[in-house]
Amino acid sequence: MSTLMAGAMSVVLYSAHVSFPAEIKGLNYWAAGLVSLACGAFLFSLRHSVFNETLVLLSANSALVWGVGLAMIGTRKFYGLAPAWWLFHLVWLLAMLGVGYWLLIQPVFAARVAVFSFLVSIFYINQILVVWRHGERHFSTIFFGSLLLFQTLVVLTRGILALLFGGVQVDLTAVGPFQSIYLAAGQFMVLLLAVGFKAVTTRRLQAILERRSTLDPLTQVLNRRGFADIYAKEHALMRRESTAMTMLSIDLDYFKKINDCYGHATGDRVLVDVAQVIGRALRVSDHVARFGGEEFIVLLPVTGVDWARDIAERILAAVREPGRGDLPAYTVSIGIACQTSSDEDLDAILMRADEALYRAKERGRDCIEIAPTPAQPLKAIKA
Ligand SMILES: Nc1nc2c(ncn2[C@@H]2O[C@H](COP(=O)(O)OP(=O)(O)OP(=O)(O)O)[C@@H](O)[C@H]2O)c(=O)[nH]1
Repeated sequence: MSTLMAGAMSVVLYSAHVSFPAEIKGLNYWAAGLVSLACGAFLFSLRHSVFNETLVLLSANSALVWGVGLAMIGTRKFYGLAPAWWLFHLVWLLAMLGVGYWLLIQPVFAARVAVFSFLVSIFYINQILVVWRHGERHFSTIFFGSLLLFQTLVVLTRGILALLFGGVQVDLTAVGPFQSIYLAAGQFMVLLLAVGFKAVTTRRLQAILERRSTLDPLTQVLNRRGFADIYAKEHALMRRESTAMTMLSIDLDYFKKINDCYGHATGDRVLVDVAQVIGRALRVSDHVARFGGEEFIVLLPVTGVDWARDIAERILAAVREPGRGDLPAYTVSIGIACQTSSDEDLDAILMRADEALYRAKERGRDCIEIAPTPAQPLKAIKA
């Protein structure tokens, strides 16, 4: 039963590994770990067959240690940590030495169970610490972490019972309350732990897709949708606090010529460059977006027109600076519109910023134009 469950879940996790974005790591290790666990469980079922029992038991124990160890590597990789192969190999070596000693030299079933249980629980404890330190505050993390904790307790209890009461209590082929609980937990925990790991990876996938849907893929600044969400939040804040905010409409000058002379790929690199230059000139609380084409929009919350002009001049100067790799020289024009009334909406403020930009273009480009600001009673703006 657990062989089938582990096999099925390894297929599920491997298909997720193939179809999820490459930044979600660890699924392949979990899939391999489950295959190894399935092999271990299958080998145990062969211990009374025609094969050499000692060899079968050693191989089965080895496959189980590998299985749990690979899951640990997968979890560590998922959370962006070094895989800790040294721990994987150390635990495996100690397990083989321990199991081998109490199987071949001094056959004691309880000692084999204890050494196996304590060593394997190191892999589970390692994962609990990783999830505790690096897990996102989300239900999926609590679910996965709780399963790991439960599994650790079950495995440790089996090891402790083996030490305290000898082999009978922990011999899973015998009948008894602990045997029943352990067998049931063992079967379902393989499934549940894999489901738990799938839950945290699916949550990561959701976060990545949400982030991607609000970002411009070329420049990694906000796209129109992401900007509209941010604007709505800043607009609500502005309404509550009665402050001002300012919008910059920034457009590359003669960008068509850059594309025509240097090619579209260089044009794309110029767009990435200008996004970075703008980003460096802003505060962390400011927002930059590209709605497509060669126009960028900047939202400066709690900012009046004078401070916005300083920022715009900083951007003009930074863009003019030569020597950013092999990129051709380029300039930008900037239109500024300050929003002092929360009655104005995004389209209206963008239109005023665009009108100012249009005047900057008409004035000869590489300059700044400011849209007239309707007078409003405001408090606490950064002038
Ligand atoms: N490389 C690249 N070019 C783009 C992209 N989006 C739009 N463009 C190009 O940007 C150019 C915009 O040209 P125009 O609207 O004439 O503007 P311009 O040449 O910058 O002239 P002014 O704005 O008047 O200074 C066109 O050639 C578009 O093909 C993009 O994502 N990558």
